[in-house]
Amino acid sequence: MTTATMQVSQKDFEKAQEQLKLLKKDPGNETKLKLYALFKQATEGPCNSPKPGMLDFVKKAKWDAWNSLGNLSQDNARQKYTELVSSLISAESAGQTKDASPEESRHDGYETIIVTTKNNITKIMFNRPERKNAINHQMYREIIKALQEAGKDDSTIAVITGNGEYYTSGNDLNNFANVQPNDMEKMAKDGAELLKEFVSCFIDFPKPLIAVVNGPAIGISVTLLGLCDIVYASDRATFHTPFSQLGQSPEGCSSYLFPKIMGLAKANEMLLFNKKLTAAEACAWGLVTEVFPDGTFQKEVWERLKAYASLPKNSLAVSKQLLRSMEKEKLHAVNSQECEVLKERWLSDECLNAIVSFFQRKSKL
Ligand SMILES: CCCCCC/C=C/C(=O)SCCNC(=O)CCNC(=O)[C@H](O)C(C)(C)COP(=O)(O)OP(=O)(O)OC[C@H]1O[C@@H](n2cnc3c(N)ncnc32)[C@H](O)[C@@H]1OP(=O)(O)O
Repeated sequence: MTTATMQVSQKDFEKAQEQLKLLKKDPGNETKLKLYALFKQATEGPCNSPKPGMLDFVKKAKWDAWNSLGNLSQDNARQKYTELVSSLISAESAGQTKDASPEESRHDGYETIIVTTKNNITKIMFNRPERKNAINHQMYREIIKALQEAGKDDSTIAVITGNGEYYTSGNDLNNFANVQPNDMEKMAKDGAELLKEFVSCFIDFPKPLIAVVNGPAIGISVTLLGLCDIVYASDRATFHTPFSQLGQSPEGCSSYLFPKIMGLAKANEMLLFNKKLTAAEACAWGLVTEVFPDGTFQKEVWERLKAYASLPKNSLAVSKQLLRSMEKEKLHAVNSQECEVLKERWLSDECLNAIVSFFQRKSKL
């Protein structure tokens, strides 16, 4: 291409300015700055105004963008401006011919959970509805893997939810079944290690993590809510931490976070005395962010999350990490201590009797 054919006339340049006004979608701040700089360079030449003060962010960003063009000629600036507008117009019309809503992509390699990504949201869904989504060892491991992947993928936020009637009935009590007396200590040691790794993934999760509590939640699924950034609940959900009833003790950092969230007196009712909360109570006590009628729960929540997930991803991630960083060390220490105590609990007669009772159909929550 010769220089002559590359040259853009004043008329083309003016036409590009008109076309820009017709763009339906905001092209984003970075592109707007580029357009501003090219326009100034094309119409006034190299940057000739004094540098604005550091705290005048908008003026400074504009000045920096214009100044960064150095001695680019006015012809070249007109050319680049016109090309940029034309690429924005083409991208927008290509986008309009495609389906406006992106497809949900399903992640491979999971059996006990369903992991999907759509609209910048990675959703991790407990998927053993016939067992009330009880969390067996395989599910703990799959959730660890899914969280590790979601932490690194392109999504802006991650969501945990349940498939079917329950959010989850908590730890699968079969995790304690069929263990020979000689293997009890190993079962407790391995269980504590797995639990510690599992809870650590929630402590360290680098982006906003949202719980969408679609139905009753029991045990570890309730304690983990304290490590989520937002908790939305259906008005059908209940929140139950029956640790003393099961001869066990609190986990998921709840021994530290619940008193902070709801005050010691309320936390004691839940964590010591097995008080089951309704969704409205959990919201009043600060464990739940907002409660929705079950009939419109999914629609309202996913609409809201879609809007949240279109916010600037990096800003959300650094802000979440900032909020968490103040407590991270403490939370890991609490997690370790809770797992040590549970390791002993799982070997106690109180715990074993409770589990035997459940399997003999003598007790249900
Ligand atoms: C690595 C280890 C880490 C451990 C971390 C510590 C975690 C602690 C906790 O999470 S404590 C909480 C443990 N959960 C429970 O104690 C709940 C036990 N389940 C129940 O009480 C009831 O099943 C129910 C109230 C959740 C639901 O009752 P109902 O509506 O009557 O349904 P079913 O009982 O008939 O349930 C259908 C089917 O699912 C089995 N099931 C449900 N939840 C669990 C569970 N948590 N563990 C094992 N199995 C569960 C239930 O037995 C039924 O099976 P069946 O059809 O009878 O074979």
